[in-house]
Amino acid sequence: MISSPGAALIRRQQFLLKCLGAYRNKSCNTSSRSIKMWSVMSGGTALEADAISVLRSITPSLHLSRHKGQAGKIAVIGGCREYTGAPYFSAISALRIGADLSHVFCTKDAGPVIKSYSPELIVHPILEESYSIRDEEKKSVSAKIIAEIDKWMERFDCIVIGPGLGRDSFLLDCVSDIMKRARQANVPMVIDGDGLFLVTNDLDLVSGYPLAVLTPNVNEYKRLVQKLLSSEVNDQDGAGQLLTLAKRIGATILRKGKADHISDGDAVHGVSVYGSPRRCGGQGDILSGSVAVFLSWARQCAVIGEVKMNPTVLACIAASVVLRKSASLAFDSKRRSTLTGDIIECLGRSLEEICPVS
Ligand SMILES: NC(=O)C1=CN([C@@H]2O[C@H](COP(=O)(O)OP(=O)(O)OC[C@H]3O[C@@H](n4cnc5c(N)ncnc54)[C@H](O)[C@@H]3O)[C@@H](O)[C@H]2O)[C@@H](O)CC1
Ligand SMILES: Nc1ncnc2c1ncn2[C@@H]1O[C@H](COP(=O)(O)OP(=O)(O)OP(=O)(O)O)[C@@H](O)[C@H]1O
Ligand SMILES: [Mg+2]
Repeated sequence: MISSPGAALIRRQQFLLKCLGAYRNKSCNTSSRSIKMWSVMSGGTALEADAISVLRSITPSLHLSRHKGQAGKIAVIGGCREYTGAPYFSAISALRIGADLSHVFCTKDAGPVIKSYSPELIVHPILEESYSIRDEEKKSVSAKIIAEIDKWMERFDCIVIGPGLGRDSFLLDCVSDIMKRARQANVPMVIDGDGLFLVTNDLDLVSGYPLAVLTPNVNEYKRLVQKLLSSEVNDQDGAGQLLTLAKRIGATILRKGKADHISDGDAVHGVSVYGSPRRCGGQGDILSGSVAVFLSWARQCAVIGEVKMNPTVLACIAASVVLRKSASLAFDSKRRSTLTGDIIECLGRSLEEICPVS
């Protein structure tokens, strides 16, 4: 049973919808009919809204007076021997959305590979996997890694944990410590891929942390539901189950799929803008980097009028809309051969059509 929303929540929802409606008459290249999302309040009332306005309300304008870093400094913790594409996709997407600086903290092996993909990324090959260190070295190596990360932590507006991280136990222990430091420093975290494996087994890392966003795919969501709700995924009441899970964790969840569903435990929002029928790997990585940037922006302007909106929810809505629109643009030209890189190429156009640079 889903509990009734409080009056404050209803006012916040009504305000969001009013504010979204206010943008409808503004000129925009994108038909507002195609950029719809829906929201369900805890009481079950379904409402349709215009996600264009969420994007416009959080995307900062560009001024010559702005300095490097103001549009976002993002870090991705991920990349190991097997996976070098995922952290690259996430970090480069952050830059393509509009962040100023994008860092990657990866293993020593993955470093040169990721650097060679792009000179735009700042790559720190400081992480280690069990195979490369002796047992007696583990404590000192781990302390060195944390000390290095500590030097950077407070500079980041958001960190993405998990793209291509792998499942090595020593590496995951180090990343747990990194997450604890991020939390102490009040740095928002987007948790994806193997970061979700970590969190599913140690919920305390994110439990009750409102600046955490979990972005599970089908399998990752199933594992979260099984572990935390001791049940199977219930698609009959998908919104209710997502709401319960988000409330239980005390963080925001973006459940990826045919439609993306977002909940912070207060309400459930859906984004079903048309995307692409291509399911090539890496699209979730684009999403994680994009959520990170939008979250850094949304935190600066989450008070719209007199109502405080949850920046994590706004960021998820914005990232989902832009990714899906980019996938659609890429598919229009590349069809069956569409790859993740093609979608990344379309991120700028996708956002520009909704929030043109004046
Ligand atoms: N180029 C790269 O380096 C990439 C690396 N990746 C990394 O790969 C690691 C593992 O992530 P995965 O997402 O592959 O692992 P998962 O365990 O989440 O999923 C893999 C399996 O799920 C199946 N699957 C996917 N969608 C499904 C659906 N709707 N219904 C039923 N089965 C479905 C797939 O066929 C595959 O066998 C992570 O570290 C991730 O970040 C991915 O991000 C993809 C790109
Ligand atoms: N069936 C679908 N139809 C349309 N869009 C989808 C579908 N499934 C996923 N998407 C879109 O692709 C995005 C990435 O979701 P996906 O499930 O591929 O993530 P993932 O498995 O984590 O990806 P990755 O390969 O990067 O790990 C979602 O945000 C969603 O917008
Ligand atoms: Mg993924």
